[in-house]
Amino acid sequence: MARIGLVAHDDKKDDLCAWAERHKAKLSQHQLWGTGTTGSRVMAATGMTVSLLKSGPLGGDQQLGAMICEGKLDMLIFFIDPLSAQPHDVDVKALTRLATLYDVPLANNRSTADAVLAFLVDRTDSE
Ligand SMILES: O=C(CO)COP(=O)(O)O
Repeated sequence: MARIGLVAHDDKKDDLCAWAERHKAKLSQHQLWGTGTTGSRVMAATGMTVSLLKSGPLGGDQQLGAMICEGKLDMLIFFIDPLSAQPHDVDVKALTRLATLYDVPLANNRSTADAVLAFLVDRTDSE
């Protein structure tokens, strides 16, 4: 069972909920973690259980970063809004930097998320 982080900026939350609903059969076999608002939205939209961290601007991105440092997150689905400024941009950068540093599969849009999830399933099957 993999530990998967789910995060989306406000204008991307609908997209992430739709993506999670589409992949519910696979995702529900794993342990899901989400920043506060995103995780709540995914739970409401899909009925899956998501362990909630703080809201992103209040430290949730940093909590996910800490999980990565501690080897407690296997994949990060982070739908970033490239058209809006974020008040906590430094936290967003820190999180994506740590995912890169620790070689955690990171998806910033739907197509990549599809690929990353397929990769995870393949990897789990071959173990
Ligand atoms: O801001 C976020 C990611 O940078 C997401 O936080 P929320 O899920 O609490 O909106």
